[in-house]
Amino acid sequence: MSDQPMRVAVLGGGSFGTALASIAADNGAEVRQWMRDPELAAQINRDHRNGRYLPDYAINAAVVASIEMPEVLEGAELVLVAIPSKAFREVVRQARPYLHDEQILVSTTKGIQEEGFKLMSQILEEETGFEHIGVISGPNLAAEVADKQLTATVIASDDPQTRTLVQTALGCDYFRVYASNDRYGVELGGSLKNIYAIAAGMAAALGMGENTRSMLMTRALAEMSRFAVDQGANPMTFLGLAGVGDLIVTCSSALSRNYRVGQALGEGKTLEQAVEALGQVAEGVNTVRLVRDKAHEDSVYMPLAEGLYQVLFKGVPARDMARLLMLGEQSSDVEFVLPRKDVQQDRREGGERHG
Ligand SMILES: NC(=O)C1=CN([C@@H]2O[C@H](COP(=O)(O)OP(=O)(O)OC[C@H]3O[C@@H](n4cnc5c(N)ncnc54)[C@H](O)[C@@H]3O)[C@@H](O)[C@H]2O)C=CC1
Ligand SMILES: O=C(CO)COP(=O)(O)O
Repeated sequence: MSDQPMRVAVLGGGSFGTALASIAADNGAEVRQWMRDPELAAQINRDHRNGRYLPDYAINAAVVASIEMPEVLEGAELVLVAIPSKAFREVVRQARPYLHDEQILVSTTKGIQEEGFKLMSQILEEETGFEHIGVISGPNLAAEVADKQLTATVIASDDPQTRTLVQTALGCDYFRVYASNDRYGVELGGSLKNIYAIAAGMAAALGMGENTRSMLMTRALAEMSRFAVDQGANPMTFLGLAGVGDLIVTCSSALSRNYRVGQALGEGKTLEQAVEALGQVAEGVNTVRLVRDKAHEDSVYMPLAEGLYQVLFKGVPARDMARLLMLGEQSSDVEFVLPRKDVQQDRREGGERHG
């Protein structure tokens, strides 16, 4: 192994990109972080703070911020892309002339592209054709990571070199990096859970209790798994940090932006007001629409995604929707044990006996 420090590039000046840049620097890497705002870059270099996205936390002073893509990418062995899904492809295209195929490219973004229902690592693949591609996902609220709260994440890639390099670059005494070879499942889990975080925030604002939150999270997992199976993904991956782990944290914490959008909606704000008040990206808003449409297209039963879609985009009051969902067709708890269609059949036969 070379005794030169590893070179890491982070694309994105938001909260998660900043938190990851700081970890890599804590681990001794030479870290450059690209962002489009020159004032923010100057502030990070001068004060070692990201006043816009993570004002309360010190960033490792070795992180060098820049608005110059070539300077940031030069010599980087690992490139972390922490850009919201809407701008992800555009930024990868901007970076493309300065990337080369020995580099390891990793998305940290939990969102879906509307055209073709693409996940972000698929965009990395399409735009570069490289083989060292991965995804980081898990219960990783950026502010807690920046505060060095003990945290675990997953690096998912079918390429062992990618998994090992990311574990080396980011694993430390406050950030533990587990490996997965199911890139699609890990990435899908991270994107889907944002939907249910909005619902959980809404339920909390409406004064619903812990039983409700627990029901919501567990039924969310059932719904996510149903969707995963339909998409050809492995639902077992959702038992890990990037599935149930991330679902728990984002459905429980007002540090989650998706949860906060839900809270604002539950307090009676419109979607526009809720998103504007947040001032940051809540990927779940767009994901609800995309997943609901995909579920319709593929005939996947996703009552929570459908209900949330009706509340967000069709003006159905959240409390009315909750009541409607409670009165929906009686169903199976764990569908891998008792299939839903068997319960429907039992009920039809029971109905005939009692009818
Ligand atoms: N914040 C968190 O706790 C976590 C976020 N993530 C994911 O990471 C992704 C990035 O999130 P954050 O860093 O939190 O975002 P953020 O909302 O804090 O900041 C987004 C960053 O992207 C930049 N950006 C937006 N459009 C751009 C464009 N066209 N060109 C260049 N830069 C652009 C913004 O200027 C900003 O620096 C999201 O998809 C999110 O799901 C993942 C885990 C934790
Ligand atoms: O994904 C996250 C934590 O794991 C962050 O969630 P938000 O995007 O809702 O803030």
